[in-house]
Amino acid sequence: MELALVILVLVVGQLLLQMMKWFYMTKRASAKYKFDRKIGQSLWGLKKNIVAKRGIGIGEHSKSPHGDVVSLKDSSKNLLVVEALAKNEDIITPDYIEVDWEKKEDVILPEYETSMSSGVDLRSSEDLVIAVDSICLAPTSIALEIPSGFEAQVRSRSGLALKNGVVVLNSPGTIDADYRGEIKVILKNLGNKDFKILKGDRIAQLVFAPVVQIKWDVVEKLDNSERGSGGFGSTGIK
Ligand SMILES: O=c1ccn([C@H]2C[C@H](O)[C@@H](COP(=O)(O)OP(=O)(O)OP(=O)(O)O)O2)c(=O)[nH]1
Repeated sequence: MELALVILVLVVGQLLLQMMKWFYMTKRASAKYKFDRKIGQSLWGLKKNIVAKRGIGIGEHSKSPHGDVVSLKDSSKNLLVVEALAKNEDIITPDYIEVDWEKKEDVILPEYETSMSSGVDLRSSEDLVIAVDSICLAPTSIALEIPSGFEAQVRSRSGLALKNGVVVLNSPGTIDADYRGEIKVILKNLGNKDFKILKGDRIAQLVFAPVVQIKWDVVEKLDNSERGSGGFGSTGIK
């Protein structure tokens, strides 16, 4: 009888504790909890920036001694992230997405230069010269399989732009998730000297980002807004 009473007290105590936890969860924590349930895997207590902290690179998570890194390669999971973004929910940003890279002899896998870099640097796979005022298509010998729900953006490197006037002409260039061809960089020399590129030089950067596709909703009239049709400097400079 006494034992039953002790067990009952313990069970009720545990129940109360859980309820208190629920009650005091922050908005972010409860979003995190909801997300855990959606993907059917617990992210609770996992540190952010797992990749940077463990010093493992993209696509190398199998090397993680913890084995608890969440893979968002499964497109249904990626869609959940995108869905949550579209609904403006407070979601946990995945620490990384897995991107398949077709291995090629002699090609260096683009890496993040620092632990919090936004982009990986793309290297030219050929020696090239871009004459003043001309455009060139630089090959990288890199082909990727980006998970659905994401894209990659080819952007200029600020150093090349500032010191040499060499920019990515279509920045940000769009690499679609279903593109399997070689990533190429459209460079323009806006400087006043011909620009020499050697094979292996870092010529641009690739930033991965979530994308949301739309569905058109045809209406008679758009809702009014504070801005209305004002744009192109309508709010002035000062
Ligand atoms: O700077 C870039 C831009 C694009 N691409 C590749 C990947 C991308 O998925 C594909 C198509 O790009 P985009 O849609 O910008 O080109 P488009 O001119 O609209 O061509 P397409 O008719 O093939 O879509 O070309 C690059 O390699 N580098």
